[in-house]
Amino acid sequence: MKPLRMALTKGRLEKDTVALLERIGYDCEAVHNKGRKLILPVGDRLEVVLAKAADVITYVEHGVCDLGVVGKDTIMENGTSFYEVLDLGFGRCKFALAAPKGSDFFGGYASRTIATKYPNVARNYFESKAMDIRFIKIEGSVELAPLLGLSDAIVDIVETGTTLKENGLEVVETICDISARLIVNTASLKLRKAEIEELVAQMEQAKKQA
Ligand SMILES: Nc1ncnc2c1ncn2[C@@H]1O[C@H](COP(=O)(O)OP(=O)(O)OP(=O)(O)O)[C@@H](O)[C@H]1O
Ligand SMILES: O=P(O)(O)OC[C@H]1O[C@H](OP(=O)(O)OP(=O)(O)O)[C@H](O)[C@@H]1O
Repeated sequence: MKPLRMALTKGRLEKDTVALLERIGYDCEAVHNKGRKLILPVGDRLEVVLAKAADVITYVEHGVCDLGVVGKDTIMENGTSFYEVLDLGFGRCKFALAAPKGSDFFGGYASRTIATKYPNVARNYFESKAMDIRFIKIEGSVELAPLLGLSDAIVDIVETGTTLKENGLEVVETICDISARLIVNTASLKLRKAEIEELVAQMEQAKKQA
C-alpha cells in the first residue's frame, strides 16, 4: 500500500511537527537532511510534503495530500473543506486587533482602516460590530501600516507581544487563540479510515508526552 501523504507547514510549525512524529517512532532523518527536496519519506508508511501554510490547505482540499498540519489562522482565513481532527497544542499565538498605544480605536464615528494579512478573519471579526471599516491586504510586517499612516489599526498574529511593543502598538482586543491543527482530506478519511485513525490516535498520544 502507498504511504499516507502529509503536507506540513514549512517554518515555525515544522520543528514541533517533526518532534511529534519522532515521539511516535517515525524516522525523520530525511526531513532533517532534506536539502532542497520537498517530498520526504518518513518511515515506509508516511511521506511528508513541505509547503507554505495556505498551500497545505490547497493540497489537502484537492486530495493530493491525505493529511496536513497547519495553523488555525490559515484555516480561518482560507477554508474548511476538510476535517479538522486534532489540536496539536503547539504553534500557540493569538489573533488580535492592535493599534498605536493610547489611540482610541473604538471612539467616535469616523470610518476606520484596518491593515491585515488575514482579510477574511478581519471582516468576520468586524461584522458584528456595525462599524464602517475599510480593509487593506498586507503580505508581511503588518505592524508597519499604522506606523506609516496607511491604517488606523491591524488585525494580526501576536505571540510574545514584542513586535507590537517595539513599534509603539498595543492590543485593543484579542480575537481568538490559535494553535496548529491536524487536518484530513474528506475522501481519504473514508478510503483509508483505519490507517488515518491509527495515526491520529498516535499523534494525540504523542502530544500528551510533549
Ligand atoms: N509569532 C508568530 N507569528 C506568525 N505565526 C506564528 C507565530 N507563532 C506561531 N505561528 C503559527 O505558525 C504558522 C506559520 O508561520 P510562519 O511565520 O512560519 O509562516 P507564514 O506566516 O505562513 O509565512 P511566511 O513563510 O511568509 O513567513 C502561522 O500560520 C501560525 O499558525
Ligand atoms: O508577538 P511576537 O512574538 O512579536 O510575534 C508576532 C509577529 O510575528 C509574525 O510575523 P513574522 O515574524 O511571521 O513576519 P511577517 O510579519 O513578515 O509574516 C506576526 O505577523 C507578528 O508580526
